[in-house]
Amino acid sequence: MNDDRLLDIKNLQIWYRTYRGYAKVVNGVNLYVGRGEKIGLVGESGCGKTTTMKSIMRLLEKEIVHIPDGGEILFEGKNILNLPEREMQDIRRRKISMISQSPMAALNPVFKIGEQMVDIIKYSGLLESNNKEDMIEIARNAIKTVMIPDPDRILNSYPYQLSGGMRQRICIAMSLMTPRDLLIADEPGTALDVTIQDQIYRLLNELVKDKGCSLIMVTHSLGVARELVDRIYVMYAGDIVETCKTKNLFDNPLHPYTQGLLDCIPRLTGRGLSEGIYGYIPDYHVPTPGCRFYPRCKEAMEVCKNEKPPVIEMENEHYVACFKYVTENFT
Ligand SMILES: Nc1ncnc2c1ncn2[C@@H]1O[C@H](COP(=O)(O)OP(=O)(O)OP(=O)(O)O)[C@@H](O)[C@H]1O
Repeated sequence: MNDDRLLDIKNLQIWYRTYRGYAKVVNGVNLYVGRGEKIGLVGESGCGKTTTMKSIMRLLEKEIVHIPDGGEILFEGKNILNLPEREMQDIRRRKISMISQSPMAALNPVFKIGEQMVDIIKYSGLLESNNKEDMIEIARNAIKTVMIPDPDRILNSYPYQLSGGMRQRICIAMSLMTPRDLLIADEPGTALDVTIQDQIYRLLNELVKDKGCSLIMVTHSLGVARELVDRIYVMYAGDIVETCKTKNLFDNPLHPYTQGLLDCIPRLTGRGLSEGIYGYIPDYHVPTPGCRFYPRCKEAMEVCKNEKPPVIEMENEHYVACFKYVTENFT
């Protein structure tokens, strides 16, 4: 194992069982996160980002999910896919936490915030004694770190009594209240308006830096990823199509899908709305044997239709999966 890699996903495939057969969503993903590193997973809606992240937490419903043999999710060198449930619970309690897109769905509506926070502290095993006052003090401090005034009122509130932005801050506080090695933030700004989104991203960035944990930021937006992460993975329809250091992606985007995504970032140059990327994510029940972006790609060639593109290192640690570069480099 590479010791710098806290998480190392290798050739992961995930299929959903549906009434139409298998939806073959995640298509052999390779992705790693170093200790203390911040990475971004970027791609449009439906490309499999949440599915991949839930598999790390082992939160996918067993009854409807099939993970073909050959894939691995190594966390500190152990394959999460094979761990006994007890060890997995320990990882969820102490090592990895996840902030979901919807804070309302993440919080239990029938318990006060204080009760939910105390529960997390209790089960994390952070304190030797189960002294409730000590736990409340930790919760109070966690609320202060996410910059919500009057923590005692918050502790005594039910989730419905808080605004969307406050609820998402509480979820962040909960996920970083006890020490963690890895935080997965799955589009934490989605349910919020843009000014609050911005505050949430800044806050997350500062907290992750403070605590020194690794971060996977899942987002639709390359703009958000640019501000927050060291490296970016671009995902399209269950495939990682390009990955490199953040700066390289903006200086030298290689995959036609990445170029299309970059083109979708609004600019203040008065050129109006971009054309976007023509077409839709494919039907995962009938996946093409070739490049999944082929039907939407302006530069597609005959070979793209039937063969999966190889992953090519174009510059230092800048990888792209596209036949365009095979032809350029090898003919
Ligand atoms: N429980 C499920 N049963 C069947 N299909 C599912 C299930 N959950 C997700 N999918 C399908 O898997 C695909 C990927 O969904 P996923 O939520 O992982 O994408 P995403 O990239 O996170 O999208 P978004 O950004 O909108 O959250 C979609 O086609 C979705 O319909």
